[in-house]
Amino acid sequence: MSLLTEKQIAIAAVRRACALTSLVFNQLRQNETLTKDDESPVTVGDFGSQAVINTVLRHAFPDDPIVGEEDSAELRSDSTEAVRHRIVELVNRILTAPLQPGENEQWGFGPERGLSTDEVMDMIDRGNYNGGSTGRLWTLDPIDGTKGFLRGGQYAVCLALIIDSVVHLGVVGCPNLPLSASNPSGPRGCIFVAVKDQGAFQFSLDDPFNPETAVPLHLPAMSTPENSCILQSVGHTRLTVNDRVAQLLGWTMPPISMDSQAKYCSLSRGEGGVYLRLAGDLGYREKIWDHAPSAILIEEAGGVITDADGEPLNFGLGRSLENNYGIIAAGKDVHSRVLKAVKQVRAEGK
Ligand SMILES: Nc1ncnc2c1ncn2[C@@H]1O[C@H](COP(=O)(O)OS(=O)(=O)O)[C@@H](OP(=O)(O)O)[C@H]1O
Ligand SMILES: [Mg+2]
Ligand SMILES: [Mg+2]
Ligand SMILES: [Mg+2]
Repeated sequence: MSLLTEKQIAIAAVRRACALTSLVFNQLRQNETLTKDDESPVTVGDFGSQAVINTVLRHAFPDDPIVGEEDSAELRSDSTEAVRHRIVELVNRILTAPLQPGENEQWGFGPERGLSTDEVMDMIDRGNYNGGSTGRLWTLDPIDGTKGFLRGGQYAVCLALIIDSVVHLGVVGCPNLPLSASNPSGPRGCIFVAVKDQGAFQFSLDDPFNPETAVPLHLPAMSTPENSCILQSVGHTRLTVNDRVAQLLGWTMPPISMDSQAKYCSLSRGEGGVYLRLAGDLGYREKIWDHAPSAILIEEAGGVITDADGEPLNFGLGRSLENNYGIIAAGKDVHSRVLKAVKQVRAEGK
């Protein structure tokens, strides 16, 4: 399956959504953040990004269902009128901006495509699909790492195409990630793209359709304890377990704490050593949009991604990873050593 059209459209959609989130961050006003039932934040950037991407997907692939993180229920009330209008303004500004190099007006961009408020709300709600094991579906995290986004740290716009429970395409935009890890204060804004059996690549977010700028990604097959460390979440992980795993592996480099799937992206280009996530809340089920877009990136970069038992992630059981607890992603050799250490730490009852 070449999936060339899907790849180009997903890249264009994610790039436009990143333009929206960057705009929002630069102009974030008071009262543009709501709190969801689980106490997590959601901003006009999350809703706007979801509306932009779903509009483009609707245009290109009208029959494809979408499992998106956000929905418009709270936005439709009287008390959120100002937020609602701001989202509509942002979405139309982004969708109607002139075509960018590499884009095609058939993809749902262009001056005539301004949407009404109801249409924008409906586009957000095209993400309400419950998932499943057969057929095509897209999964979307319009801003992953919303807390990171709010504090000016790392966040990512993440989109994946799943066919019959298997991830075939992943596109992750990281507006705040330096293009080169060796130059952390250098230019920022990367997009990571992986297609099944076609490899994984990083591009500049400014120039994602130029194959000459593509950097192929490879996870090192082997590593030494001196140059390995854990890439971990800022909030959602059991840090005592991670510390003990590092100790068992003889890793002395301090962990890298980073919000969002930018962790997976960093790993895919050889930074750190392992993405390790054992949720603090044992009842929590990971969401497919938090991992599917990057799972294929890790695999196509030559790495392995499993749960904490070493089992493959099953993306066909609905909106959550119902059968998987914990995530370990790393190069092949590192993965098997980390898995062994995680099993030992769990046996120790940590
Ligand atoms: N309890 C619990 N346990 C584990 N994970 C949870 C939990 N609650 C939420 N989430 C999801 O974590 C996503 C953010 O992951 P990060 O690795 O960026 O975490 S953190 O921001 O560094 O804390 C975050 O994604 P976004 O909401 O898209 O930011 C959530 O989907
Ligand atoms: Mg969220
Ligand atoms: Mg997320
Ligand atoms: Mg999110």
